[in-house]
Amino acid sequence: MRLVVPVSGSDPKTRLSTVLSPDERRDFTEAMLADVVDAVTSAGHEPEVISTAPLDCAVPVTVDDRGLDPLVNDLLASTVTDDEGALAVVMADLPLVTRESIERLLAPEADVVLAPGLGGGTNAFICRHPEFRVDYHGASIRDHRETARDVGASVTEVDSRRLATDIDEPGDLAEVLLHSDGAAADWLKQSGFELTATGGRVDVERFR
Ligand SMILES: Nc1nc2c(ncn2[C@@H]2O[C@H](COP(=O)(O)OP(=O)(O)OP(=O)(O)O)[C@@H](O)[C@H]2O)c(=O)[nH]1
Ligand SMILES: C[C@H](OP(=O)(O)O)C(=O)O
Repeated sequence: MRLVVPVSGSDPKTRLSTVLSPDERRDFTEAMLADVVDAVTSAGHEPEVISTAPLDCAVPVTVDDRGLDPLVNDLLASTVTDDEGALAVVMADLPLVTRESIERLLAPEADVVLAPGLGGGTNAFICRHPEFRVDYHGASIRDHRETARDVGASVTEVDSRRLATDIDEPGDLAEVLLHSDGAAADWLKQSGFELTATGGRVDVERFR
């Protein structure tokens, strides 16, 4: 199955601007991407990384400056042309993913398999239906369920905390330090981030 990892390589992760400089946001993006590429590779698949700008990565990176919707919809149109074609899209900001969570995503045989993100996004999907298209941002999981239904596709959802945890905001960084020992967690530790527990709530603080 064709498996694509789209990445924003130009000014990525703007919602982390309060805690990371522009260079750090790019470096952290590369670290999260490394975790995703590792998980996909160890699940026996060859990820195609498509980034808006060049990035360091263990596998080749195709540079394509299109936004997510035109990019992914074009991939769908060219890959899922009949009952045989299948496309998987896994976002690059999922540093908690493991071989097992990728295998769980790839196991169902439905026309459309959706992995919802915390906050309403669509962190990963598989499509085997020629008419399904994406419309990201906002509560995209709701839109994708509806689109799949409208085109008559069978739909399954994968209930996985690791696939659901996309790292968008400073508060999400605690999840990386709590549940991962991959490249993104290493990068955060080397950059001075540590877990803190105040008032019964776990958070991160930067000590240098
Ligand atoms: N190829 C490509 N990937 C994108 C684009 N926009 C976002 N992505 C990737 O899609 C996933 C979800 O992105 P978002 O969290 O919505 O955007 P982001 O740029 O990472 O972060 P923000 O600037 O904080 O919204 C991440 O893996 C991004 O790297 C784009 O225009 N093109
Ligand atoms: C791309 C977008 O990501 P989010 O903004 O939810 O992280 C979505 O999944 O719709």
